[in-house]
Amino acid sequence: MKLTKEQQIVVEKDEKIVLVKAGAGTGKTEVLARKILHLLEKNVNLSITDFAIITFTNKATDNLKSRIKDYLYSKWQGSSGQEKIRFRYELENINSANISTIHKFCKYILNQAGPISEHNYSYSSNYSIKNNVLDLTIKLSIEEFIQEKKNLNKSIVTFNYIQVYEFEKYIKQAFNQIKSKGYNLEKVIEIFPPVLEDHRNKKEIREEFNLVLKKVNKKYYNLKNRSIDTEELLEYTFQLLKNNKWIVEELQNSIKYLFIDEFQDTSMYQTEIVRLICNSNEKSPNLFLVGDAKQSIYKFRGADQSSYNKTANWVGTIGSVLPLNTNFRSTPELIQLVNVIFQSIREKFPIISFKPENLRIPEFKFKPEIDIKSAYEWILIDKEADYSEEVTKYVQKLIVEGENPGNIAILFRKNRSMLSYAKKLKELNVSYSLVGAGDFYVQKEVIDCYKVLKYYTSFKNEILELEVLESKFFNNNKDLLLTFVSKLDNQSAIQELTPAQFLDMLFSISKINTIMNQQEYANLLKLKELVRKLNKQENIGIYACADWLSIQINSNIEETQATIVENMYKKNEVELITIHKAKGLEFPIVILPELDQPYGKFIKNPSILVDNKLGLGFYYRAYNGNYVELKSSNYDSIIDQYETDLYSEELRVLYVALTRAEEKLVFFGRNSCPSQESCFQNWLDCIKPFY
Ligand SMILES: Nc1ncnc2c1ncn2[C@@H]1O[C@H](COP(=O)(O)OP(=O)(O)OP(=O)(O)O)[C@@H](O)[C@H]1O
Repeated sequence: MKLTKEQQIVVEKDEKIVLVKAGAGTGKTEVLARKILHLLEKNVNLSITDFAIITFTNKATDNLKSRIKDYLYSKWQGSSGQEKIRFRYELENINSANISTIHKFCKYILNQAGPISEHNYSYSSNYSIKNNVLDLTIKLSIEEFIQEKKNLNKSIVTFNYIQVYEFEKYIKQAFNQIKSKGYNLEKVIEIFPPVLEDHRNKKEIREEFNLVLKKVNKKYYNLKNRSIDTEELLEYTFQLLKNNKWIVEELQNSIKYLFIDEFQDTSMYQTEIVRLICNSNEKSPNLFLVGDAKQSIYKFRGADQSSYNKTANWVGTIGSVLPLNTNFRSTPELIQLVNVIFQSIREKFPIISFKPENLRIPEFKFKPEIDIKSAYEWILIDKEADYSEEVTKYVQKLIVEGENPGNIAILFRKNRSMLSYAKKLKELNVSYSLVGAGDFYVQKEVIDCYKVLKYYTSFKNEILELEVLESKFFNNNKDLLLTFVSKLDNQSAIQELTPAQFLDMLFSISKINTIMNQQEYANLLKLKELVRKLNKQENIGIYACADWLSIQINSNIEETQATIVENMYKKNEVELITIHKAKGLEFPIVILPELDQPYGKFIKNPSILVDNKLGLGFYYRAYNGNYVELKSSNYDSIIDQYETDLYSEELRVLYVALTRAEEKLVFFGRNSCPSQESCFQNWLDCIKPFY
């Protein structure tokens, strides 16, 4: 593929700090990959291992790795002598190259730093990541708070209005919001909330909330004891770099270029980490950022537009900000369609800050007449009809008509509904892959493992025995079950058998690898790996493992099935993926289902909101005989801002979804969708269904 002049300028720009600020499908990732190749070509002393390349998701990492691999491969093929040897090394190096998500990059930094004690944290390279410490801290803090009140013979006013579990939930929301935004908890508490509207117990409620929040803050770090959870990894890495110049210097010695894709979803801490490393002194690495503010869709996880804008300004003063304007991904009809949609939204909702400029059609694709109708299809289903049924039938029809399943992606706003589509596709015999959600824990082979664990760890009874016999492991062979049980009984200390060893014995005695298909067996190996990790972190035996697995199975925990090598390269599967995970990817046909779903339903009017200037706002709603509403007076002011942000964020989500398609968009909505509903179907109403 030949780069355009505009892209070539970006690739060849010889400047220490560069930001490529460009729209969807304009080749940001492409120029990033080409820049890497260009640098390697230009400088024989450089290796891919001198680079750190940060992407947003693991899937994007794989995607970028394979682009770079392809280029290195063709370079190797087309060269000879020393150069050929060099590119062969680079091809080998790519697997150990520092290409990863920001979280993995932070772990890399921590590992480089070695064991270190910092205020609030103590870190050693074998730290564990624990995710339930906050829940536990909140529970303990509330228990302590209740006990203290009891000792003083005082009642707790809050609990007259809301239940303890709701209170726990609100405390957690407040704590997470304050932390993820990097606010100072004591300061936020000071201004929170100024008054409670029309409420006689306002003072007590405020004090009780603050007291528990303070307790949580204090206890949290003590309890964590040598563990960092994923959310804090960035904050900690930032602190570490800020307080230890030598770590920054070591990084600067080992990294010559830092590349970051999808920089628009940067968080405050990520920006600060980058700025500490690339502090533009002589030794600091070159920095190459690509981003598109219109595709910033991770606000809920701390993505922060102001950090992105700040960085853009910073780059503007000491480096270069370069644009790319032409969209290479989509057909002219599709590009025009996306432009028409956003033009109409801009006119209809002038208050919304999201105003993407038009995408440009490449010259070589230019046509005098463009009919956008060929780029989309609307399918409006009846009020009672089932989306998963209608969408999967449509997919099947496309395939029967000759479409390759690998060209089709169904993009979801929420991953909750993905599983029902997967089930339907399975029934229709259409192969698919699920990304970012998964039905791992409801696979028969996983449930069968649970049955065997349960049978062995509880009092034996006939029903359990029958269940186990019917499992794939024993296939109604009672002798085999007896052999398994007696082998286990011969183990001198069953309690000491780790869950992974238990599963190993089960797999080997039942010779399950000869019976199961590749995917099923890969799932079993994945389960073994999961329980091994769990055992390492929490030292659980097989009894606790049985309980843990039962919770996973019964509480709809999402986990993707194991990836089998063949699957990784198979391109003939319909892809089921959330819009968020699809960022950076592209598919010929994109289906967007459930467009009438009001997106504000779950996120509108959240119970807790944090604003740096207005403090903590809350809105308790509970029913305990009477309907109770408690609202802090600052809540309405915070929510106004929040709503504008919410709409803009949702529009960016829609923008990402629409710009994933190369040839065609298929919209599924309902013919009964109320016109005042805030949903994608109504945002899209400028392009009418046609028949
Ligand atoms: N000069 C070019 N000529 C032809 N095709 C190109 C050119 N540049 C990029 N492309 C193709 O356009 C598509 C989009 O490129 P890429 O994924 O790099 O865009 P992006 O800006 O990162 O997109 P997004 O931000 O929407 O994820 C890819 O299929 C890429 O191969």
